[in-house]
Amino acid sequence: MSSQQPLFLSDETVKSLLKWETLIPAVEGAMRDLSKKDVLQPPRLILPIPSKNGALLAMPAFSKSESALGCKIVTSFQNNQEKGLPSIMGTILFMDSDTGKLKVIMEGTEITAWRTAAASVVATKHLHVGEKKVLAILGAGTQGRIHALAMRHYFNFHEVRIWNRTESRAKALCSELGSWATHYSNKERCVRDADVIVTATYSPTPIVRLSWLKPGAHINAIGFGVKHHNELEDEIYKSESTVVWVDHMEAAQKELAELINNGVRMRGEVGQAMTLTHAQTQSSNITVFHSLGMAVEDVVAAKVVFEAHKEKIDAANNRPSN
Ligand SMILES: NC(=O)c1ccc[n+]([C@@H]2O[C@H](COP(=O)([O-])OP(=O)(O)OC[C@H]3O[C@@H](n4cnc5c(N)ncnc54)[C@H](O)[C@@H]3O)[C@@H](O)[C@H]2O)c1
Ligand SMILES: O=C(O)[C@@H]1CCCCN1
Repeated sequence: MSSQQPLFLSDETVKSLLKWETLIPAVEGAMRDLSKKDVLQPPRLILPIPSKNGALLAMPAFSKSESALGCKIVTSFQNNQEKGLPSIMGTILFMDSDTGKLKVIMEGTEITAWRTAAASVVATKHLHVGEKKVLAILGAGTQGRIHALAMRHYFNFHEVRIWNRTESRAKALCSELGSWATHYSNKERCVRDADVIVTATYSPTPIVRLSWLKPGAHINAIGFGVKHHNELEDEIYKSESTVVWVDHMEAAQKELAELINNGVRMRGEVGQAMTLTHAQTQSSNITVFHSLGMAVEDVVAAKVVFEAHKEKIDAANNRPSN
């Protein structure tokens, strides 16, 4: 019997190994494979904890093409900021896909942040047609910040506008991002004329209105508070010129049931959009990517990190990695 202990990788180590160059293609591949039915991923288990304004989610997945098997346990506690902790904290168990033996226990807080932004980059690449000059981000928390970094890495936006409920946080993020970024105290001014918009808040009420959106705008809607669709006003979903895409239809049918029961049609998965031409995906004016977050994104990201770790160890030991 093998006595080898599982490896533990802290968030600090994971962060040092995450690179957009490897992560974005891995997440793109995972989204494509999911839509090709090459991924096993049941809808996640969500345990709401209303008395704590929190939730715990169990998210397993297996990617056939990557031979990657794992499960993320992640919590979302909205009041953590006042306690000096991230709102979203995760742990990923990464297994040998031939035997099920646990190989790595990885803190998954950084991976959750990075892979969510990577998925928005992939969605923006495949769903948004036209110039990408102005990026507007509503929410200057972990997700707002990492989305700015991911979008800056991948696209060539001329400017990023940041709005946050507490203005000082928007200002602080803009200082970090440099002259590329401007903080806005008014949501409407932030969003008007933006080509691409990211909503990344816990707002329980709409923060974006249809009348603010320019034709052809694309929204990456990230927020998950009490439910997954609070940030955009109903008129955006109801408008004939809006097309809504998701990461996982099966999960959407469960997590976005209220929207679907109200007659909002989900056009399909981003992975399906990858096989269409831009003209076919954007048969309307406005596209929305409703990001639920997928276990397979975590599992392929964990594989990327594990491989980078092995390479680093092998290089330190002066051995070729295999
Ligand atoms: N789709 C996904 O895969 C995915 C992954 C991670 C996080 N999320 C969601 O993204 C959102 C942001 O997560 P985070 O890690 O950046 O959290 P965070 O705590 O770091 O930031 C939360 C942000 O929400 C804002 N906010 C809170 N309450 C608000 C309100 N009532 N009105 C307006 N703004 C409000 C805060 O000012 C802050 O900017 C959350 O809803 C989270 O559940 C989604
Ligand atoms: O996919 C995720 O990891 C996150 C966890 C928190 C709620 C939103 N989705």
